[in-house]
Amino acid sequence: MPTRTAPASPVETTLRYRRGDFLFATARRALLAQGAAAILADLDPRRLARTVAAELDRSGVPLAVGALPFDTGPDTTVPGRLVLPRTVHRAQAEAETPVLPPVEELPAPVATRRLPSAEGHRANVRAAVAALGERGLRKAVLARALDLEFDAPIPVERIVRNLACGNPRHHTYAAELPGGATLVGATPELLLSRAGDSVFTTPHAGSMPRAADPAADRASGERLRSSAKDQEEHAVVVEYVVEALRPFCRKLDVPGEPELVSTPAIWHLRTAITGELVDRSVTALDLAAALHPTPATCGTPTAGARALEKELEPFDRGYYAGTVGWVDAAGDGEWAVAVRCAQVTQQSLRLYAGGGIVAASDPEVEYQETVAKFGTLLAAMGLDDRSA
Ligand SMILES: C=C(O[C@@H]1C=C(C(=O)O)C=C[C@H]1O)C(=O)O
Repeated sequence: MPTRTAPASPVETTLRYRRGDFLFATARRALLAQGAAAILADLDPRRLARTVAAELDRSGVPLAVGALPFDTGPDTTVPGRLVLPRTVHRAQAEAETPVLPPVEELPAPVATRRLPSAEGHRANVRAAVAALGERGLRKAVLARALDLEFDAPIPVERIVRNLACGNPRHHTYAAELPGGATLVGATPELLLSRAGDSVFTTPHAGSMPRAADPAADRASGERLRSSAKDQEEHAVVVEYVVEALRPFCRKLDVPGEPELVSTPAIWHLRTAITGELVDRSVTALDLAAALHPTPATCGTPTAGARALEKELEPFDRGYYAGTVGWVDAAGDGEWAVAVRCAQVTQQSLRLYAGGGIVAASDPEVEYQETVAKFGTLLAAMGLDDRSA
């Protein structure tokens, strides 16, 4: 099967997305995969990575695309799912191509439900702060869900287009999930990429909502940069990522301080880490399976933080806070952290948003952070944050 380097631009490639396809796109680079020559699913992501590498080798299909769920622990019931597609379109642009305006005709939900309620989330934050000390955890990540019901089929293509229009520098993604749901989102965070022996990762942790007023917005970013609580929340993630990558890399370049970055909805602290791979037989998916879940979405230590989240969150995370991306036959690939997303079924959709909890976390501030994070998806659906 040929990989077509289509003459289309990344934006045009993104616009070709139809429900059922796989999309992984910024305004500069897009990958659209259609059809399925094979679907590989496994509860164990490391074994799945080996199966995928063997299938790519055997079949001559150039790459595989898909998603790993949040919970890849020993008791998980949610499999990683990779597809060897029938057709792949890839597009690149030297400069950001002009971004199309978003589409405006989107249906309004007929019912909305928060899981848990706003007060329930604040109570969860208080419970998590207490549990951190009692259980010897440095950080947990607490999420909440927002269920929206519609009285007609959800136009996933329009939501994806709006996500791409609104977040041109970040990865807009769409992936089919077992059981027929679709995962859609736009994330700033790269779990990791591998190109030859270069490894790159951009852990994000530490967040502050954007503000409409420019001066208030800058002040919000500066508050984040100088917040000891957020610097600690971020440092925990960087330490973990460095330890997880060290066995695979002969050189790691880790900036001493995080940088302040933003999405249209939120400010973040981010550290861009580069490494040089020792063994090129270790694929991007092997590395993703080894890194995931980082403390950015799970907390640390991993097993204790995950257990606490399962106790407190009244829903299964599914593929939210998992990872989505592609790996090719040479082992190169890109895997993004599946946040700022929703799982879409025919007429209902579940959005997710969470945030890191450390000893100094404040329940109201944490709640507001999740409101801001829901903003990415809500904006793409033409809804304002009052629904959140
Ligand atoms: C968990 C989410 O985001 C993660 C948590 C962050 C934080 O706690 O500051 C920042 C970026 C993401 O790694 C989410 O968006 O739902």
